Amino acid sequence: MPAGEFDALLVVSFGGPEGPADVWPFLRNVTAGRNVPEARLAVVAEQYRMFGGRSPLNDQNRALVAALREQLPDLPVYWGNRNWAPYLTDTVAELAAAGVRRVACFVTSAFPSYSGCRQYREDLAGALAALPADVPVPELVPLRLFFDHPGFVEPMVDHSVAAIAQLPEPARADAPLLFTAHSLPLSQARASGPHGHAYPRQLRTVAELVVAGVERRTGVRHPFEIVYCSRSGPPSVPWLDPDVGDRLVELAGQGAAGAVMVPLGFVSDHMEVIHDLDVVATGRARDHGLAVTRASTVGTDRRFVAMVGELLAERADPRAPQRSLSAFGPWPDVCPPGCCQPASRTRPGASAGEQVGGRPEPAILIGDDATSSATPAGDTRPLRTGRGQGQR
Ligand SMILES: CC1=C(CCC(=O)O)c2cc3nc(cc4[nH]c(cc5[nH]c(cc1n2)c(C)c5CCC(=O)O)c(CCC(=O)O)c4C)C(CCC(=O)O)=C3C
Ligand SMILES: [Fe+2]
Repeated sequence: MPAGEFDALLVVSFGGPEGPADVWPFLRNVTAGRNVPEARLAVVAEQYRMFGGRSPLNDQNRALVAALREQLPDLPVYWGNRNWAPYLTDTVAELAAAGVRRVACFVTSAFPSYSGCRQYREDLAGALAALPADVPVPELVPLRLFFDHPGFVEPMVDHSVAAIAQLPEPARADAPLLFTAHSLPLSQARASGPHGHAYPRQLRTVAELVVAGVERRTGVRHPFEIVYCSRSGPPSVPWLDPDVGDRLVELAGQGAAGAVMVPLGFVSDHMEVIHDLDVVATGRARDHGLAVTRASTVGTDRRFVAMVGELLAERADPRAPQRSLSAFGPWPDVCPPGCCQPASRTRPGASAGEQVGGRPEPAILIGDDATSSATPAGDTRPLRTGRGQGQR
């Protein structure tokens, strides 16, 4: 296998419960070691119960995997989650046992944050560290974040145009577009990206791209704003706001006739979308006489599926073009030092030369301090710092 090529693709996602008995164990997995009040978990458990205890997320990932297998017929496509079966540790063990050596990892999260980026890289590092000692350690190569890739932005333009068209005629032309994303504790939002604040800034930048795309299609430049959903954590901890529902109620109070929610921060219509937006926020808007529609997420749009193939090809071949629509430019392949590292999440254990299971923790995954854990003690050079690196 020539340097740079991949012999498998791994889809890395969040995971969701698939039946009532899964809900509590899933919630415990998600919030292990986190400051989420028990009362909040009970509310969320009840939300899952409303939907039969089953999140649509895993089926949506199965559909994505199926579409990727069609897109990339020569490449085995694996799938693993952080919080529910198939767990990343099991999938990585499976692909390692199958002799896979170099794996491109596609994380189903577009924007940088601890939860959406760095934590997945830590999960991958953990999965490698958990491999039995007699199994060859595969190289796991996360593909870059895709927030400003046309394969993500263009379907969101189409879906926004469609959602605007679903509003009653008189509400359409000046309807604000409310771009929604998962709220984060302010500490996480501040620490996102290499210089901080990347999460809210990139949401705004990509929202501008979508608004401009909608204008090209319809001739109307809609007002827009960034709003957040699915806040958790104790009330004493500040999170990104405004909340989408609060904002819809305010808009109604200001006499708006309609609004459109565009869930930019998610790539499939999972629980946070079909519950937090479609049930809660939509219900509150309607109670206040505001017409509201919601754009679909990218799901398995063919451009989004093709994008994964592009990200893989560009990572395998440093001469391949890297498409990106924003002034941020293509996100780096390897996260810069400190990227998405909130102070509260520093793992003192992941320092240079750390031994896990009797051998050096394999890495490349995070690109900075945790990466250096794979290098000999005292040598803090990242194993792989840029594009097109050779093999381990
Ligand atoms: C940035 C981000 C994404 C987007 C990036 C990505 O996709 O990764 C995301 C996705 C998701 N979040 C999900 C579900 C949950 N998230 C929770 C809790 C939290 N999320 C956070 C952030 C994010 N979450 C944070 C900072 C917390 C607080 C606890 C902590 O610091 O970690 C909780 C606990 C209960 C609650 O408090 O809500 C649940 C149940 C599901 C599955 C939906 C389904 O089942 O269909 C998905 C895709
Ligand atoms: Fe979440």
